[in-house]
Amino acid sequence: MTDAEVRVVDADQPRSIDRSLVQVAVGVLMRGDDAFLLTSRPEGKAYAGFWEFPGGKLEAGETVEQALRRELQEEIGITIHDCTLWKTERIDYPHALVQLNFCKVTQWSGELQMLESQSFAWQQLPVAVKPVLPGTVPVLQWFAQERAFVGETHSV
Ligand SMILES: Nc1nc2c([nH]c(=O)n2[C@H]2C[C@H](O)[C@@H](COP(=O)(O)OP(=O)(O)OP(=O)(O)O)O2)c(=O)[nH]1
Repeated sequence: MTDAEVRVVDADQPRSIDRSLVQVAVGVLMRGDDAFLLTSRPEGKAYAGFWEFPGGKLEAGETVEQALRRELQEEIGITIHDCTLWKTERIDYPHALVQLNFCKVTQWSGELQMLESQSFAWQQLPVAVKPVLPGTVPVLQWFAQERAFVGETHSV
């Protein structure tokens, strides 16, 4: 899928009136052992209880990196030290039309704290937690592709 394409989720559900594109900064925190951090969506949000990568919507004037730094401080109490844009994806949800800007993060400081009463889980493939948010599922496929490719080059 290219950036311009939009994936429609829950097409049978009514749509919110505002269909302007909402930019979202999403943090793919990677540990040295290749585990990645998933958190559950808090009560009161659309798709509450679904698993996702931590992050949130950009505020006016923010870059993706600035928004991600703020969101991860607010949600999980850490300060990120790097942020590499990895992939983008557009999803048409019933509640909003979003552009997800997935950034890999390998360095941060502070201990994880779930400041919005979420749950968290360090995961490897295949993930053990479910359900995973529809917009987040492709990331697991990108991981699988990336790791299969690394496996190939290592075996040559
Ligand atoms: N953080 C995050 N959001 C995701 C992922 N996958 C995915 O489709 N989304 C969508 C769900 C939401 O429509 C949007 C994020 O918005 P949000 O409502 O969670 O963001 P926020 O924390 O700024 O929310 P708010 O309380 O300020 O309204 O992106 C993901 O892996 N992580």
